[in-house]
Parts: sequence; C-alpha cells; structure tokens
Amino acid sequence: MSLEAPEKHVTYGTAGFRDKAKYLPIVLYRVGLLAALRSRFLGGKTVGVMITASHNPPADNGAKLVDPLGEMLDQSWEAHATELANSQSTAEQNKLLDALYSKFGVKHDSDAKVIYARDTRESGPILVDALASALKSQNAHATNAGVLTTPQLHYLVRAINTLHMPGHESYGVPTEDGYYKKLATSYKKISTLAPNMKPVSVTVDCANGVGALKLQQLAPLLEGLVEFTIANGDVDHPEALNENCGADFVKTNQRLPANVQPVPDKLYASFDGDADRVVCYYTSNNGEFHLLDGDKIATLAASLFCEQVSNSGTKVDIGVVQTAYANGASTKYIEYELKIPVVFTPTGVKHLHHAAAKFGIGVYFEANGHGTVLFDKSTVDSLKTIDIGSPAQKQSIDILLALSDLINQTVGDAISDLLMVLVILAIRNWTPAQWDSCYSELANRLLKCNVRDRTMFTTTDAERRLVTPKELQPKLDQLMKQYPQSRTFVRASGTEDVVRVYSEAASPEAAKEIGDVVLELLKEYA
Ligand SMILES: CC(=O)N[C@H]1[C@@H](OP(=O)(O)O)O[C@H](CO)[C@@H](O)[C@@H]1O
Ligand SMILES: [Mg+2]
Repeated sequence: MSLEAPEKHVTYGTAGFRDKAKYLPIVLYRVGLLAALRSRFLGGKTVGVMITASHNPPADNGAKLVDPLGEMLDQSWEAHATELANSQSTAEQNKLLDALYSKFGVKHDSDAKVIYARDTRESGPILVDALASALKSQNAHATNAGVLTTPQLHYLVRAINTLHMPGHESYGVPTEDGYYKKLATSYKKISTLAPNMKPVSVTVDCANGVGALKLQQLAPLLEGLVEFTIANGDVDHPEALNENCGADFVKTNQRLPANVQPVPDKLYASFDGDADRVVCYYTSNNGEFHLLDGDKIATLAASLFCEQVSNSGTKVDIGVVQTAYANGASTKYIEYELKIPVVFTPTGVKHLHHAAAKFGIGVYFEANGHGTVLFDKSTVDSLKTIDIGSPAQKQSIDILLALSDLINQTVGDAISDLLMVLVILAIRNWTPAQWDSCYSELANRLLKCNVRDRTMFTTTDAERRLVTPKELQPKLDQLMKQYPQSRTFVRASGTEDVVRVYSEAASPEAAKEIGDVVLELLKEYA
C-alpha cells in the first residue's frame, strides 16, 4: 500500500463505504483487517465483503461487510470500521487494530474466514487486490468468489455458515450454482402447485451491470416458465454502468431507461448496478408510463400472502414495514383493504429488515425497490408440521413454503424479488395494469436541498417529523392543513450531504406547490 492514510475522511454508513474508487484501495485494505477480526470475534465463522457502489456512477466503488447469517454488519461495528479506515498512518492503524483485538479478547492466531466478491466496475480488481493482501497479512482463510450480485454474496455467506450450524437449517448449497438451483426449483415447484399457471415474459434493464450476467445463468434452469429479454446488459463497457438506465434512474426520473422500446401492457423491470434493487413498469396504449415501485411490489406480495395464509387455514401474523417515503395510498391499502399492520422505520434497509423479522411473515420494501419478505423460523416450522385438511389447504401451504425458498431471506435481491413478482402475476393471471389498479398513488415529489449543516435536521416518529430546527415543523404542519390528503417531511440524507424533501397530495400541482414552499422555507438554512 503506497499511502498511509485515505486522501479524505470516509464513513461506514447505510451502504458501507462508498466513494470515488481512487480513494478506496487503502480503505479496502483496512476493511480486510476488520473482516478478519470480525470472523475471529465470531468464533471463525465466515464473514463476507462485497465490493460495489450499487447505483452510483462508474467511477465510484465501495465495500460492505456481511455478517454470518447474511445480514449486514452489526451496527455497533460500523464505528470501528470508520475509525480503522481513517487511521492516519500504518502505525496508527496497527495500534487501533491491536486495541480492537484486546477490547474483544480475540486471539490473533484463531481461525478467520472471509469470502469476497465484486460487481463489474473497472476498479474492482484493484480493490480486490488490496483486500486480499490484508487478508493474507492476517493469515485469514480467504475465498475470492469473483463477480457476483450483492445478494448472491449474502446467500453464499449464509449457506456456508449454516452448513453445520446447530439450530439453523442449511440455507442451500454454498455455491453460485446452488443459488440458481434453489430459485429455479422453488419457482418450478410453485408452477406445479398453482392451477393453470402460464409462462410469463419480462424485459429486464440490467443497468449494464452484474445482474445481466447472472440472469443469463439462471434463465435456462427455469425451463421456459419465464422468458427474459435483457436490455442494457453491456458489462464490457464499465463506463455504461447505471448510465441513463437502472432502477434508480427509472424511479427518480419516472420514465423508461435508455434502449427499451415500450410494447403496451408488457411488463418491464430495472435492476440497479449490484442487483439488490428492482422496480417494474409498463406503458399503456396511450403511451403513458406507469411505475410499479417498491410500494407496489410490497402490496402485491402482502396481498398474495394474506390470500394464501387464509386459504391454508393457518394463523400467521403478516405485517408490512415501510418508511416515510412510502406512498400514503399504499399504506392505506395495506391497513384498510388487506387489514394487516404497517410498521414505520427510519430509512435504510437494516432498520426495515429488523422490524420485518418480528412478524410471522414480514414484508419490507423501500419505495425505491429495495426489500424482501422474511419468514420467521417458527412460521416455516409450523407450516411444515401442520395437520393438513383439504387438498386446497395443502396447496396453499406448499405454495407458502416454496415462496419461502424463492425469496432471499438475507437481503433484498432483484433477481429473487422479480421472480416473486412474476410468480404472483402468473398465479393470478394478472396483467401489469391489473396489478397497478389495486390502488391509485397519491401524487408525490422528492427533492433535495443543500444546507449549511444537515446535522441540524433531527427527526422523530420514523423521520416523519422534525425535532430541530424547532421552528420548522409547525410551519410544515400549517402547510399540510392547506392541502387535502397531503403529507410532507424533511430529513437529512444518510448518504449525501443534503436534506431531502418529500411531499404528496391529491394532485400533482399540489404536491409540487408543497415541495416548492418547503424549499423556500429551507433557504434560511442554506
Ligand atoms: C429516499 C431514498 O431513496 N433514500 C435512499 C438513500 O438514503 P438517504 O439516507 O435518503 O440518502 O440511500 C439508501 C442506501 O442506498 C437507501 O436505503 C434509501 O432508500
Ligand atoms: Mg444496490
């Protein structure tokens, strides 16, 4: 390592470390040091490191640590990651590392196992080298899993650790092939259970990223049940990654990505750069674009689970977890039509994941398409052992169990989530428009604003209300009174140096007006 310190301060945030790739080799080296320590601290269990910057521009990269059951790094270690990464010299780095070994009572020569993968970014191999050399220096057992989607690495970590873990059923064969087989087997199983399920087709914009490679590997195993057409699958031009395409582009701009020709009423999907996020969409006959975002995916899934649980004659508590950015109409639909609870958490999937794990079946999605459905172990156990009544009951139980295998239990997964959407549409024989018609979204707007110090903006009630600056929330409350069905909130971004403004209302004009007024109010803090 030529440098002794990163050229700028880096922070392990919601998405791990993320920055211009040129700043990151030394950061990856130190991630390697920490990953080995983390594995030792956890008694030699395998931990993961994913090198990716998701939907960020091609020149960026990043790193995320994965804990043994495929969860994100325990929050209490994020500060250690930040501190170690920002050491100002090798001596300081070593001193900090030694202090952590002592603090956690970990022996330097105990077992450490780390598996790592990267997305298709050009900077990936250099960062892999930096990580690998740190693991070597720590005498850690290191496995290079090559190029993978983020959720595939999470799958591998969990599958490796649950192979021989008392109290945990094996999650699957711990290989990339094992991942595809698990998904394909459960999809095919559902197709034999649900009556009259027809093959489906979808065009997937893969953001010119890793999702394209992996979807191609999965497709043949589905034996004609799903026909994928890949758009933006050019991984040989890393500069094209996320460029005018991908889930973030489509959600933010509410329009089709580049290189996609719309055929009316056909289903389309977009992945992000590391394939852990998906949004769907279609165009109607008049050419209008309709987004089927994370809220629509969550409600589609929740409605199917309500129906199958009810058909199965079992009792399972189903719940949905959302953030403040969920469209108010989706929340209303879940509470009043599906009649199941909605829990709100702060932004960031780790918060949603933990809340969803408290339900028998917990559905969580951020509006931007990042999420999954978690099955509590006792729910799965009871479905497996229940005394089965009628054939119809057995069918629903088997469908629920197959869905628990189809859906990635570790983290949001664009490939697995898309298969879930497709299988639900196929079970119901629904068009995208039928899916869309479950509820009509309230008009909404998402803006960002530069302020002099975003840490002034503190919130409560799952970020839906400001605590400070204290004069601001009463003004927002006053504003909401002026527009029917309106809602607005302001919060500091966790990933960018901005505050975000969200507004929704009965009409697009009203949503826009509210957003404009809030921006005006924020000028005082610029
Ligand atoms: C409004 C919005 O989309 N916020 C995103 C964004 O968080 P912010 O804290 O809003 O910057 O990045 C997070 C990490 O990728 C993602 O989880 C979240 O949904
Ligand atoms: Mg991502």
